[in-house]
Amino acid sequence: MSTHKVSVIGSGNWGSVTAKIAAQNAIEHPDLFDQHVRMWVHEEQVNGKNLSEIINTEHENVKYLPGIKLPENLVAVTDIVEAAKGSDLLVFNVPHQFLVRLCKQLAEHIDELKKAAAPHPLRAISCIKGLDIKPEDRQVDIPCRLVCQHLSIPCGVLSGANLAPEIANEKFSETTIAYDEMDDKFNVEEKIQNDVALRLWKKLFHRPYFHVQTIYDTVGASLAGALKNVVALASGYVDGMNWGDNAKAAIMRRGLLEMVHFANVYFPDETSPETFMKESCGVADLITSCAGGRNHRVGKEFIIRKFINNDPSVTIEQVEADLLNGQSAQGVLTAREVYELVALGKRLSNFPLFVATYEIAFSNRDVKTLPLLLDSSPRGSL
Ligand SMILES: NC(=O)c1ccc[n+]([C@@H]2O[C@H](COP(=O)([O-])OP(=O)(O)OC[C@H]3O[C@@H](n4cnc5c(N)ncnc54)[C@H](O)[C@@H]3O)[C@@H](O)[C@H]2O)c1
Ligand SMILES: O=P(O)(O)OC[C@H](O)CO
Repeated sequence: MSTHKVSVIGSGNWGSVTAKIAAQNAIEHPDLFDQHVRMWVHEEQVNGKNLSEIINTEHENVKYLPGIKLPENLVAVTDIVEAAKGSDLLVFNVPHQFLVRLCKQLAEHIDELKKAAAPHPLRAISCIKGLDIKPEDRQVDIPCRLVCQHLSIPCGVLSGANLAPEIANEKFSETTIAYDEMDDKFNVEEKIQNDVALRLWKKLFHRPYFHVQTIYDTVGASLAGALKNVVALASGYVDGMNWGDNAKAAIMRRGLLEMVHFANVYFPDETSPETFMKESCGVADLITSCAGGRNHRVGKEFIIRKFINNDPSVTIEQVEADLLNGQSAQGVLTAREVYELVALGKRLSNFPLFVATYEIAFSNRDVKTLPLLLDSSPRGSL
């Protein structure tokens, strides 16, 4: 039986960590996986050198994951088609704003990519926490479905309470893999086939320090991962104001309710509430992100500069750029996208926390009005 070959599309903070995990497991399971894992790098210059060359010679992503040794069987490739060709397992891990363009590049070569993956079918998984929103069409989609649509291949989701720097240092955490190859109700044979694929993904990612649980609910896993980034921004606001832990718990509770409500409104009957309440990709991810992720840091620093240090000119994008050195806090973009979607759909009053988070970041709303906004909305009694 020929082995499975893996390519990770993306080499940011989390992209590099998932590539490290896959490369470690490729070595651990030589019967299952090809020994080389490739990682597509969006090329850039770091101290006068190509980042891809630094990764391939020093085995460290000095820009996006400094201080972490990457396995030597992980190879950086800058041409996306070359990076994917010959692999049957594609791991998409880029900030969501870049996904469609990359899918289109791959779609131009999809027949040769499928041929080169043989004898295995080409499969994908998305580690992306974001949404594809077209407010003017009142449409919202999830990253794994974009991959399915553009490439005509199945695509699942890996998402969990996964702050990349902790996992890079091999500290214990859990994650959720959601995979539903049939994208519909299973008959018994299809279920077996889907579960074979699920087990394969689990083998690729499960580590002693990174425990994988598997589910079928790709929609719930995607929505929870994207929307918790907005709640994490708001929890940063709370810490910026030094309002304390009770206030933060209130934000998390309200946030979770709005996440589930969003799923019910825009993806009716397509998600399970259990995904939000029981899985790592649900409430656990919300908690860790509100405690210490990049979105939380950006939200907190924005509030300190604007309201504590009284700098009315500060923008949240500027804070993101100042703090993250090229990394992306996806909640900044998602807060805007979600706001535009619910505003055009005349649903603002259904999402008071999402709306307040957006208005504080982008519309000059005073952060001190946040409790009042929550209290006075029709959903305030929730
Ligand atoms: N970092 C985390 O802790 C973490 C954990 C779980 C999930 N995620 C999610 O994983 C996804 C990827 O995040 P990340 O942390 O790997 O990335 P990141 O925030 O470190 O983003 C930077 C990456 O974007 C690339 N990039 C910049 N401009 C580009 C362009 N024009 N086209 C293509 N790529 C470009 C950079 O080269 C770099 O690889 C996101 O959806 C994020 O929410 C992140
Ligand atoms: O650092 P953040 O805010 O992008 O969050 C990272 C992960 O999504 C946490 O699970």
